[in-house]
Amino acid sequence: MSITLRPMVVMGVSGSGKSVLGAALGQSLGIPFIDADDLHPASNKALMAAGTPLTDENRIPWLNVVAGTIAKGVSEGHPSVVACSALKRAYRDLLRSHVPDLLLIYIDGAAEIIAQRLETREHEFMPATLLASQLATLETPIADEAHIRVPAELTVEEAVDLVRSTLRLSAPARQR
Ligand SMILES: Nc1ncnc2c1ncn2[C@@H]1O[C@H](COP(=O)(O)OP(=O)(O)OP(=O)(O)O)[C@@H](O)[C@H]1O
Ligand SMILES: O=C(O)[C@H](O)[C@@H](O)[C@H](O)[C@H](O)CO
Repeated sequence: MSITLRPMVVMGVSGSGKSVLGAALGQSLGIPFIDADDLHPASNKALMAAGTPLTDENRIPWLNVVAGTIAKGVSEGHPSVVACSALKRAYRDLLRSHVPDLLLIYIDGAAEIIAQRLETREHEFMPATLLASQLATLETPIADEAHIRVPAELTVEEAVDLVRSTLRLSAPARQR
């Protein structure tokens, strides 16, 4: 029996673990993983690399590309899991206007954990100094937004299991 999955966006601030969890979920669920970082125009990447937070004006065209990419997959019968900050409610409303069935996977973590992660990683364009503005911009999803909250302190494997069990999917067999 094949199960139809909803398209998903793994959201949260920079360094919360969206790319890592998104890729792991894609693999576990057998659906494509897309990193919305790869869809930013060069101008947005240059702003972030220079330590300048993006504005709504910078983000809206990018979010439209992200939404279009998810919607195209859905229309072709391929729901995907997309790592995308989607920090504000208005940004998620924009995504849902293209993809009404969207399920959010929200990685929720204390600033200290995320700052620690940012210190130890390398990134193509995102400096750790932008964490403060990311946290200030974040509007956490509320009850009327279909979402699963994942505590950032979980291991990736625990986070995948949490999503799978919330979706009532049995745990995949793991190699020991
Ligand atoms: N569950 C986890 N436990 C421990 N470390 C993690 C976990 N998830 C991610 N990390 C590590 O934290 C760092 C940030 O992860 P990741 O790049 O996935 O975050 P991100 O939210 O996609 O960031 P950005 O939006 O800036 O690209 C990486 O070094 C990653 O290996
Ligand atoms: O909305 C934003 O400010 C951006 O999407 C950032 O969150 C980055 O793209 C990402 O975090 C870096 O990888």
